[in-house]
Amino acid sequence: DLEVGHQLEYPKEMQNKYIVSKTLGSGACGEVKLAFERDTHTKVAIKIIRKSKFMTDVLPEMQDKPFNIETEVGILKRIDHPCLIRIIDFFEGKDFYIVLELMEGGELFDKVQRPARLSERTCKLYFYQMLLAVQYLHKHGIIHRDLKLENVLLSSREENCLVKITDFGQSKIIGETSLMQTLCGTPDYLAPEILHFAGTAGYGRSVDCWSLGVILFMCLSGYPPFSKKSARPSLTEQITSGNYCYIEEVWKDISRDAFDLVQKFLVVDPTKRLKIEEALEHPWLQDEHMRHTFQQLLAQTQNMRVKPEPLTLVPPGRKRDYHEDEKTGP
Ligand SMILES: C/C(=N\O)c1ccc(O)cc1O
Repeated sequence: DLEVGHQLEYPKEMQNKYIVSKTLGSGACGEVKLAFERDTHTKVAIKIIRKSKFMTDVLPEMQDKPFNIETEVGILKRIDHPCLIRIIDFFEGKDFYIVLELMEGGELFDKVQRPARLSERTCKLYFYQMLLAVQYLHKHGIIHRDLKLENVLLSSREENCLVKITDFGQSKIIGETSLMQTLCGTPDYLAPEILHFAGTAGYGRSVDCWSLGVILFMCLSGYPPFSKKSARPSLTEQITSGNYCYIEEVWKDISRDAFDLVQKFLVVDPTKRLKIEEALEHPWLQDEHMRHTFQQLLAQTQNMRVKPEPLTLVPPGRKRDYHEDEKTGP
């Protein structure tokens, strides 16, 4: 069947290293499979990016934005942070296969679906980690550009767990722009529109801050700030006017500090929107207990070094079990 079909189509070198199992999730470009590394039996996640399903095939207007696997894999190979997903392997065959660390808790998206709601304490623990992850990205000139609940993964089914951001398929690396070079020289002959444009350039990072505001709103309230459910105003009008849906019944149980932080992210003018560094200094996140919990979770993962197998010495005189000889087999 389809499963077997795909099994046979995985690259040989990937099949030699991993046993691919069930589907964990699926998105626009393919799905994520659970897999087991043959040698160590560790569980991994394999993200399959179907070549055939690139938007360029189905959406002609995507022709000028071909999917850039190099960006996603290139960024994954460069980043190193406990709150960002780690790449383990990469294979190219009929499709692209990115082997990533497995996050047993799955997507944050599934924890925020009504009627399920996260406690404010848990929202704070998760959001603090998202801020640290995005602070790291922005410091390294990377804008994620697709931050959403589906791209925030939980390391375990425990409520107190590590959170990691994934999916860098839409990310952008901010390089030295020609505008920056232009502005280094004297503007004697520079047209005014270039200087006007310079006033708004470089706000790419702020798009991630808006998305974080939407994520925090949904984690705290359980519903989206902007939605197409209400016909008027339209979804785009709600967003461009910053007109989020405020349900008193829901927000009355949530602290002022939490809602204040949401409001400072959901600011339409990117120059006035809260930045990551400012958010990390916001009163809601000056919570020593929460930060201590995060440090403890981090320490646990660093202590989970692979412990060497205890030596099983066979006491003298005892018959060796039949299978032990196999270990010394060819
Ligand atoms: C992409 C990914 N890990 O890297 C993943 C995606 C979905 C899921 O349920 C579990 C996972 O580990």
